[in-house]
Amino acid sequence: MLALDISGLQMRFPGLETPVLSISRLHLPAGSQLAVTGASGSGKSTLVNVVTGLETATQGSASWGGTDIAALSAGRRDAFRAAHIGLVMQDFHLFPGLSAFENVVLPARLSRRLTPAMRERAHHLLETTGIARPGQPVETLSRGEMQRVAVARALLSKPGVIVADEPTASLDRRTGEAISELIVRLARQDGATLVVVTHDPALMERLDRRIGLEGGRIVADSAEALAA
Ligand SMILES: Nc1ncnc2c1ncn2[C@@H]1O[C@H](COP(=O)(O)OP(=O)(O)OP(=O)(O)O)[C@@H](O)[C@H]1O
Repeated sequence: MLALDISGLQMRFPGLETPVLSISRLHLPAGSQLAVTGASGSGKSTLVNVVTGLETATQGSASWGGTDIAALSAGRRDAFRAAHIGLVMQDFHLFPGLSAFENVVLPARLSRRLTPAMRERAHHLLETTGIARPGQPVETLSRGEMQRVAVARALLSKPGVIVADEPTASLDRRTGEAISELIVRLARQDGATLVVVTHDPALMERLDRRIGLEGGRIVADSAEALAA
């Protein structure tokens, strides 16, 4: 588990007068859970991309356990992400031509970390997420099933950090609740720090803290509301 520390973070794009993300300070203790909410275009995905090192901020730092992910070389950044961050992105990034199971174990296989225990955990995660046919080619799955495969893949190596961008967006209420329960339970069980972008009130309810973004800034923070 790793704490997140954001300091003086800004993300600007050419041609835009104001930054799309501007967070002066945010501390998330190791093992805690954060929901990020906000209207479309408020900067939620940009925040996810910056804290996972998929995009480099124009200014400031985002550190996990003292490692500023933006300050790492591209190779080290990818290695850091692979070792510590389980990611569920909006567009899943699954590999067509491979089965659901093969997709779940692919990152571990590529980094030569795949063990028999992990293969067993992959089967268990797919079963728990409700994927009845793990051998099914991933491109033939429904969007909601793909989302569940992406969640199973993110959780496979018990990462110290789990970052999920709208992990229940394609799911009906019941499946969404089951997936929310699974992500939060496994994060707690494995002591992972959890950051979830979501509009889903049932998922928000399960998390320790909520921040709201507007125009790239934090305009609401349940931790501050509690402290006030
Ligand atoms: N590469 C880019 N170039 C220019 N503007 C960008 C770029 N990426 C994001 N933006 C802008 O930054 C703002 C924040 O986008 P972001 O995707 O973070 O919002 P969001 O809150 O995740 O929205 P949604 O809920 O619709 O996914 C938007 O106005 C978007 O148009």
